[in-house]
Amino acid sequence: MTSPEPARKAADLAGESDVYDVVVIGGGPPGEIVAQYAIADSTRTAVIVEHELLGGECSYWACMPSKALLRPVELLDAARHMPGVASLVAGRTIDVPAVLERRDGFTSHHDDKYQVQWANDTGIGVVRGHGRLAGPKQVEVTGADGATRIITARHAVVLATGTTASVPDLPGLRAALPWTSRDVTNLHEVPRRVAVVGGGVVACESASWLHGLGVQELTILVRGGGLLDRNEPFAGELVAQAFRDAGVKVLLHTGLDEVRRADPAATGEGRTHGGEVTLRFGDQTLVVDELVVAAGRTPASADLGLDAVGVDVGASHGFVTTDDQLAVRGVDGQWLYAVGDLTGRALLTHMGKYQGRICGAVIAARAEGRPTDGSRFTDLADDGRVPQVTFTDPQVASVGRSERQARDAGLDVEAVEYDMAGFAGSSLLRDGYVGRAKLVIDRTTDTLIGATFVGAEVAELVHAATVAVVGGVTLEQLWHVVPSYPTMSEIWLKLLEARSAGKAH
Ligand SMILES: Cc1cc2nc3c(=O)[nH]c(=O)nc-3n(C[C@H](O)[C@H](O)[C@H](O)COP(=O)(O)OP(=O)(O)OC[C@H]3O[C@@H](n4cnc5c(N)ncnc54)[C@H](O)[C@@H]3O)c2cc1C
Ligand SMILES: NC(=O)c1ccc[n+]([C@@H]2O[C@H](COP(=O)([O-])OP(=O)(O)OC[C@H]3O[C@@H](n4cnc5c(N)ncnc54)[C@H](O)[C@@H]3O)[C@@H](O)[C@H]2O)c1
Repeated sequence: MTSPEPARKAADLAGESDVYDVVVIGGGPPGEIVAQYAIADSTRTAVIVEHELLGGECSYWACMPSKALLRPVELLDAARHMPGVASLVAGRTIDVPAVLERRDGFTSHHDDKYQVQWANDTGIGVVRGHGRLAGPKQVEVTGADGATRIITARHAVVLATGTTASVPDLPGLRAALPWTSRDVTNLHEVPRRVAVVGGGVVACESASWLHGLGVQELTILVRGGGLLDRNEPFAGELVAQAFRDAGVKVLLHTGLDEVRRADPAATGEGRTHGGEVTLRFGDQTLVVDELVVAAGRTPASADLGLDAVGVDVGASHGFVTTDDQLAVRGVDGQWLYAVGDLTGRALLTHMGKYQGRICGAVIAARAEGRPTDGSRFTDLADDGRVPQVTFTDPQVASVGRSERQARDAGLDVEAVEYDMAGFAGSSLLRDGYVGRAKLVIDRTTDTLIGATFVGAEVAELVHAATVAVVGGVTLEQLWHVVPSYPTMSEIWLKLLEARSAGKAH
């Protein structure tokens, strides 16, 4: 893509115009990308309506701060497993203020001026306020002062409002003002005793940094039978074992019944929200200094004016469903689109940005009367080709379908597993390496349809697997994809050899 046309009016960039070619509600990464792609190489205008910070949850309360908190924890753990280095860090703990300061650098201290600068430099205007649909191609914006105005879209309105943390309606829970993902990513103090509710990605990642930053008594309460249960079962088992080895309690099949906090206090984001919290589950009680709720996400569709354009999201639990060109289902005229978490397709920044690229290209093509039948105009990856890395220790990196998902989809599959500790690349990385890998193979095409790697520093392995899954690479071809020695990629050869030796099931 070449540089966008710079000839937009100052009023467009300042968000003051009443008519734009494209209006995006919600300025997270997918919203930014869709605006960029929709106007690229043209004189079209776009505006993003954002009621909080341009850059969205990912930049300030999710991906960026969480990964900034996890990296030092991972580094210290790696040092502890390396003779000659371990003695240097023995008995030492993380420098929490330094880690939090670096984290705050990654969230730009919650100042979005560089994001706004990027938007303007890209030719995109920014309007501060709450956006909602007022009718076809009409967006009503309510500013912080309560004043409203209508912005009209010539071509398209894109909904990109994301999600917020869900806090289940359990007795006493909401009244206790528990921490959500916003607090735990932006913590300013490290409570001594913490309970984390949930067994998904946010729960596992946040438990990792809470433990690393010095929480002394940490308990994870999991309603289901395992951690990270959308992955291969061994992923959650290895992560749970690592937590237990580190002294973190992982309580499975443990649903929270009641929460009590005598003095909840709205002390601010990332500060302990009052005194002790008592949790009751079954016949047990647990007293902690703070409670983190990581129980999934609620789509931000409740106050979006969807009824004004006849969209009912009741059946999709509030998610706005789209076709594979990201046009909202049930709306005529090809003017309303949705991207990112709000669609419920895959709640991941990279997938939302991918949807943004496709949706922006579709809007641009339709605005110019070009056909939209090429593959660049269709979301193919969300259908069983989604990569994800969970940055726990061990990390979990996966793409495509798990064996269970593939079998449930009626595919004729075989699967092969191998111990990640069993070759030079991983054992050189750290002493006592623990991990496991698995390939899921479609027997009818002899192609890879899923891969999972669990272990330290496996994150970068998943892109090769993604290329193989998306490219339909056969297992026969993989024999000629030679991994360098001694690297983590040797796991590919080990898996192929295990399959040849008849160890697939
Ligand atoms: C703790 C945590 C860690 C995560 N880590 C990762 C990770 O490492 N990698 C990864 O890929 N994903 C990660 N995710 C998921 C990732 O944050 C989301 O997939 C991503 O933020 C989705 O982008 P979005 O733009 O769809 O939504 P959001 O980022 O939620 O952005 C939506 C934007 O819309 C605005 N908005 C909402 N309603 C309105 C309205 N009516 N009017 C105006 N503005 C509105 C909001 O203020 C917000 O800025 C993480 C999530 C969490 C909670
Ligand atoms: N590294 C990453 O890519 C990354 C990191 C964090 C979050 N994310 C994304 O953000 C999304 C949200 O993550 P999440 O962990 O909040 O959601 P999740 O859906 O992954 O996990 C939610 C957990 O909460 C539990 N739960 C739900 N309701 C409950 C209740 N009433 N009581 C007790 N437990 C309950 C569920 O059983 C599950 O274990 C995920 O889809 C994930 O993809 C990605």
